[in-house]
Amino acid sequence: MWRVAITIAGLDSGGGAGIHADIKTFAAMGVHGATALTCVTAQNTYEVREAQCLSPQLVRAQIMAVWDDMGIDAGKTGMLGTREIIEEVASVVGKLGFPLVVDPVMVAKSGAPLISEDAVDVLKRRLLPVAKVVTPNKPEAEKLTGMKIASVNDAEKAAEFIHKEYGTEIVVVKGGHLEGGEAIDVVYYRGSFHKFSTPRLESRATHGTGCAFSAAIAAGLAKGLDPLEAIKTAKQFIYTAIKYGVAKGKGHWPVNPTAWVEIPAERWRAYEELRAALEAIRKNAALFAKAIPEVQSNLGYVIDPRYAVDVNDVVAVPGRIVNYMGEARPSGPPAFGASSHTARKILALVGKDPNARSAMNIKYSPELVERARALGYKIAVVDRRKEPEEAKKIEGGSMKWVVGEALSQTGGTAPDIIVDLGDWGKEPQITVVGRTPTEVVEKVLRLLS
Ligand SMILES: Cc1ncc(COP(=O)(O)OP(=O)(O)O)c(N)n1
Ligand SMILES: Cc1ncsc1CCOP(=O)(O)O
Repeated sequence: MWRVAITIAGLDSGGGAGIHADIKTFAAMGVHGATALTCVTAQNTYEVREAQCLSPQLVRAQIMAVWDDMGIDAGKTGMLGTREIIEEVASVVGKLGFPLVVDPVMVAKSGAPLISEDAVDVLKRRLLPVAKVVTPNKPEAEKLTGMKIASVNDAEKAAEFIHKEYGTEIVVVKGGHLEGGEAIDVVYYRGSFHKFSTPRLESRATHGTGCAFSAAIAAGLAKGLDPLEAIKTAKQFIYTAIKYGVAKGKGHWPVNPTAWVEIPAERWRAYEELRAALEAIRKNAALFAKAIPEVQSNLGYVIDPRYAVDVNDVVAVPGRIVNYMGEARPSGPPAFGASSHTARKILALVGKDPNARSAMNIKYSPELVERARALGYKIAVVDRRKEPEEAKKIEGGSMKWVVGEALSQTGGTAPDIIVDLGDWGKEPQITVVGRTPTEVVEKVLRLLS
């Protein structure tokens, strides 16, 4: 069943925070996202240039238009701008009664105020009592309580104070601004404290974290999750959104809420692509058998380079592709992390040319190189005997050196084949490179035909 979550928040023209972050989060969490826009900001990753708020009546009208049509399963507030808007939102939410998550946004990361000074008191006295959850960070919790927060213990005291003083059922004091290797969020709920923690990320992509986190809790509540379950999931969600942030802008980069669904989708796509390419090898098994070297072959494919971190993001064949009685055979179905050599080569390639996402090693022969030349393939020839000792000593250094050498011969973009002439104890090989495993298999087929 479709659930509806509404964001009552401002617009960030840079798309990193505000309603953009919220709607991306709702979509990633599988709920239908609706909006009641409060203010428009001319903003980017490093400053807020201008801001203008709508009338409280128009904010109410947006909420009512959604309510009268689809109903609202949960909501969240972000930038509310003025005391009049806060009063109107408190009044309408109080009447409709849907669970509301309040992100008590006061100041943008860039330092600009997002709420007028006289509105903070209205937020405390009018909005917090009708909210189910409030999600202050350290400076916001200090402003709401007048306390100094320097530890998890202080955060607990602040959370309990906010609940007792303003009546919000659940208080989440976020640990992002506290010190320590773990980012610990403290939750006060029904007289008990709960802690949710993730490793602290040293990331530049933090613009919109508060927005996406509160939206993720609202999405969980809209889906009917237990509040603690909704908060725990939101914590994992925001960890992923920060880790795979949008590397764009001169200031704090935007968080990436869609990483939550894009990464699993990418892994599935890569797996399916590889499976199809292995099918093509099976169909031409006798031909491919001629190209299997002593060390055997592997065919790998890395997920979208924006999301690739290590060999576990490269799908390949466990046990490699072998020559079994004159037929090329993948030893088993593809798996992530199944390759070491090919995976490291692909990671080195994609680090220099984002299109070079797939590769397969085949047997070296001068005839195959000649054939590649006749086909007009872009060829790089690497002599491993010239590899400096330092490169050999570094983990993954050899692959980087081979790839660097190869791409220096082809103007920075990947060649169709890298001819590795081998070294003592290292069999010469040809690595066929392409955008997809299907393209690689087609290139090998043309070479062998
Ligand atoms: C329109 C708008 N709404 C909210 C914010 C706050 O975002 P940010 O500065 O990234 O702070 P957190 O949401 O991460 O706490 C904004 N800048 N603009
Ligand atoms: C190219 C190469 N070099 C040594 S083994 C091998 C074949 C593929 O290895 P992996 O299965 O680790 O990708």
